[in-house]
Amino acid sequence: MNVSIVGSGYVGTTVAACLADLGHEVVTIDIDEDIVDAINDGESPIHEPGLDELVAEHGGGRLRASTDYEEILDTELTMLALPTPSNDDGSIDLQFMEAGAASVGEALAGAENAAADPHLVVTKSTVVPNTTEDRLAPRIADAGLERGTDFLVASNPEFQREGTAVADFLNPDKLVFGTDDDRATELLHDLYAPLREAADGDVPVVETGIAEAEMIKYANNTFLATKVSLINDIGNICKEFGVDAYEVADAIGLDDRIGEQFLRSGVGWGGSCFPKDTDAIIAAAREQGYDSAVLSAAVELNDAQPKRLLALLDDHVDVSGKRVAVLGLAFKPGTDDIRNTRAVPVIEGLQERGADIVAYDPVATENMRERYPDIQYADSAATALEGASGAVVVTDWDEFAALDAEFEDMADPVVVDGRRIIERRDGITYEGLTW
Ligand SMILES: NC(=O)C1=CN([C@@H]2O[C@H](COP(=O)(O)OP(=O)(O)OC[C@H]3O[C@@H](n4cnc5c(N)ncnc54)[C@H](O)[C@@H]3O)[C@@H](O)[C@H]2O)C=CC1
Ligand SMILES: O=C(O)[C@H]1O[C@H](OP(=O)(O)OP(=O)(O)OC[C@H]2O[C@@H](n3ccc(=O)[nH]c3=O)[C@H](O)[C@@H]2O)[C@H](O)[C@@H](O)[C@@H]1O
Repeated sequence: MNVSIVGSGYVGTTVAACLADLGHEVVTIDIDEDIVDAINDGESPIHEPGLDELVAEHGGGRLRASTDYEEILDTELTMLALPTPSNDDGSIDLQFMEAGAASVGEALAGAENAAADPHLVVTKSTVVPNTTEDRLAPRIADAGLERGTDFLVASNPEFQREGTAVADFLNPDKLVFGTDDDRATELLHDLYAPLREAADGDVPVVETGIAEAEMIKYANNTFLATKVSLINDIGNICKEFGVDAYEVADAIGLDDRIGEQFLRSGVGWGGSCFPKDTDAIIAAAREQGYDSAVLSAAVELNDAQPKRLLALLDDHVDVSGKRVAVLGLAFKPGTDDIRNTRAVPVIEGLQERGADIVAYDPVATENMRERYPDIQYADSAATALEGASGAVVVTDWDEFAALDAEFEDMADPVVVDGRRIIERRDGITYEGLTW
């Protein structure tokens, strides 16, 4: 199939490279010329395991990039993988989606020979229920197009995680096709047929309505975010009793009804999606007159975890004027993404305390340096720890588990672990956030 993807960021590039690898001809359209050039040169514009290889193999070939929306005319289907950030009040900001939808409409309207089949425009981005229907289809139609004849719309939310995006896309737990038209459903089946054939096991397809598909994405993300907040809540209780929350989590995870995943308690959830999506659906529901008590509590608890981490550090050392190591800046291991990382409230809390911060991350340092140019950055965990009067662990990078003699070089070996990655040992004062 010939496929176009508007927006070549984390999702757009991963989906495009994987679809090209599965045999489709794919073009991504982005306003950022550096991204476009990188892809055409066979270089991945983002850090994501496995993506370099796919872009190197297909970039400039079955995978192309362009700044020109006219490219969609040679394709049967266009996915919108544009940002859906938050407004100041937490509600969803649809400006990028609406601009993209309008550009798609203009390009389709400019076609010299109207295509025999209507072009399918698929919402890949995470949007609140009814966005495709009420906000995007009308923007496409604004160019003088008729829905049903000139174009169709659908929702096909994405469930990949950063750090494992390629593997997740190629072996999803489910595919969700939200449509109101048989032809749209058929095109989505054609698109994913090679993936379902190549996947390790059966990939269930959920055929549903467009708004239901949009809501499934929010239900998925907020359920998982709330699960982590719940285990953090339980973990905080465990800590009060001197009980190891990880032993408790391992045991309850054996109950199939609970499941073993997303039970790692600690400094909380960050990233480009859990925080913004939770805020967006809370705001959207409130606009309809419903206040979600559980989701609001999940956010509140998440905001409190970095404060609890710093309070544990305060119990052992007054960090004012002292060197403090921050280990891990990315919102999770395997990515250089710092969007909504828990490192931000931790760094800001340490700054308020007057600490002399030295931070280290294996891949996210440059991103963080742009945001906080005034703190120090070490090129290894060992250098960050040298002479430090305290260390806080924010990201569970594997390499932190191997730290050992490095703690001996600390001025005051107090380690507060927000991710259960460092073993308790003699010679350091160790505090786990929930254990
Ligand atoms: N990051 C992730 O792992 C996941 C993200 N999502 C959702 O996917 C959507 C996209 O997220 P990301 O890929 O992380 O965003 P991103 O910010 O990494 O990428 C968006 C891209 O769109 C481009 N862009 C902006 N305006 C444009 C326009 N008018 N025309 C063409 N290109 C334009 C930007 O230059 C950027 O490259 C969001 O709704 C997000 O919630 C869903 C699942 C996973
Ligand atoms: O919509 C999205 O963008 C994506 O959001 C999450 O993926 P992602 O944010 O990449 O990463 P996760 O692995 O879900 O982790 C999110 C946060 O929760 C934290 N977390 C996760 C699991 C856990 O047990 N404990 C915990 O604190 C992580 O450290 C991280 O900060 C979802 O897992 C994906 O399914 C979804 O597609």
